[in-house]
Amino acid sequence: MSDSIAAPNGAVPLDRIRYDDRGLVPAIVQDYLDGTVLMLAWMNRESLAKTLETGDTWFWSRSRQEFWHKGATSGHFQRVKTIRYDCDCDALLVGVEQIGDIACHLGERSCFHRIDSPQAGESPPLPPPADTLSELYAVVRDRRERPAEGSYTNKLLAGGDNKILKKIGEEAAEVVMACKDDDPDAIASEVADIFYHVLVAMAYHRVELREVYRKLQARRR
Ligand SMILES: N=c1c2ncn([C@@H]3O[C@H](COP(=O)(O)OP(=O)(O)OP(=O)(O)O)[C@@H](O)[C@H]3O)c2ncn1[C@@H]1O[C@H](COP(=O)(O)O)[C@@H](O)[C@H]1O
Repeated sequence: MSDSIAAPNGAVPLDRIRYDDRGLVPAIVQDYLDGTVLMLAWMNRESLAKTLETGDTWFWSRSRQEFWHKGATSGHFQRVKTIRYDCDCDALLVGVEQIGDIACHLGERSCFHRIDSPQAGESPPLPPPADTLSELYAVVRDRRERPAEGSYTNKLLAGGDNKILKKIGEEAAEVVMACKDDDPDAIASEVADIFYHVLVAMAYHRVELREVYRKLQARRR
């Protein structure tokens, strides 16, 4: 459970945060659109205050013992969208918009490497985003770029709009029927089908899923 750090009356509960004996609190930085975990860094009370004041991320560098304004040297700033603290107030979750689409320590979109794969230790250029839909979209886009033997996605893409849109129509009707039947499991299954087919249509027309997320975020009230 986490709470937003900016209280409704504008008062910021900086003193509610539990800093450790070095005066630091860990801040996990996430892409605000798809939840990709970008980095873990540390803030102290002052850097958190600067972050809240400026809307950019400010950390405390443990190695240099000084403030670290993310992006100040590279131009790849992180614009803060939300800051949350967890229920025991000793960790921060910072949702950011990446300026320049590069935001981690080393200049990748996200610098987390898998340790559970044969390529462990190697640097994947674009680690999969955190949410299932984004991950699936990455696979669909990859099929478009590098067609795979026996791929259903490639069959759809090869058929173009005629094939893809026909499937979307069919799947939409199946969602309707599942809802009419009030069958939660069937609804989930049919919605999964339509999500997938819509992603194929988007890949075919080269629309980024992040742009859909951006529209949804812009409508948040
Ligand atoms: N999520 C899906 C997914 N959801 C649904 N489908 C396919 O969509 C079709 C659903 O349509 P229907 O229920 O009408 O079944 P159908 O009658 O066989 O369909 P038709 O081929 O006759 O049109 C089925 O063939 C499903 O297998 C999917 N196919 C693929 N994926 C994902 O896409 C990724 C890439 O798949 P490939 O391109 O096949 O490698 C996979 O790893 C999956 O994660």
